[in-house]
Amino acid sequence: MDNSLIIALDFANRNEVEQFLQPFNGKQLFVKVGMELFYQEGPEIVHYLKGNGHRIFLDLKLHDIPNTVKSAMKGLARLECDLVNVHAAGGKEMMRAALEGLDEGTAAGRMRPSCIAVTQLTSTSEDQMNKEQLISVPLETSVLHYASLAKEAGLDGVVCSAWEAKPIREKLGDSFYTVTPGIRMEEDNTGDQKRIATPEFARDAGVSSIVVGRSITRSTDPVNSYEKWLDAWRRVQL
Ligand SMILES: O=c1ccn([C@@H]2O[C@H](COP(=O)(O)O)[C@@H](O)[C@H]2O)c(=O)[nH]1
Repeated sequence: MDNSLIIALDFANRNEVEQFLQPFNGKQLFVKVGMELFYQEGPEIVHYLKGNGHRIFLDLKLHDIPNTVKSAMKGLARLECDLVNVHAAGGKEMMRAALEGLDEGTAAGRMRPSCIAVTQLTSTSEDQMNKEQLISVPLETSVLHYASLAKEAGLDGVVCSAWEAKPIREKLGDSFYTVTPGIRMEEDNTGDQKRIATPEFARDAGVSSIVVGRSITRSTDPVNSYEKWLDAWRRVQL
């Protein structure tokens, strides 16, 4: 997981994914399959990507009662992804249930997928959180609280913005993953993201992995764009 650049494959169907991947000429990538793609293509898209040697973050952000999440995770474990996730707002009991499901569904002799919790979405601002979720503490406090719950539940890390990664590491240790979307180059469109950061900022903050979607997938030359991103991400790691 550490130091990965994860490409968010936010496409409508497998055909679009194939078109995107074709110019990479078989290069093995770390890709994220989210709701848009999974709800259309189902488990078959995971089999296809795994069959081509890609590592997979299955970003379905489970959030339901513990029993339902446990059963769903048991099924998802059979897809043998590298990383899956839940919403920390579902609570500690739900997160523990997610791990139980993963443990039960993981075949003997295989590693269970890592499981992380979404803290506050990177599209949420502090003002929105205060007014819409009626959480009246600073956003960083809420993120740290959710991260602590996730760690207590036994999860492997969290999804957060790069802005919260350093305090999370300081509080919960370096081995607790911080996977950060909302990463943008200076010249990129922000889109719907609120808590954005550059790859340089993310690296300085010590994030485990960055997630990059539209900046690469909507680029006119995705391979070149990916290389540019990798360079920026790697350069700052030296
Ligand atoms: O808090 C979160 C959790 C997940 N995401 C996902 O990451 C990518 C980001 O895509 P961009 O195009 O680079 O904005 C997307 O798939 C989200 O569903 C997130 O952005 N924030």
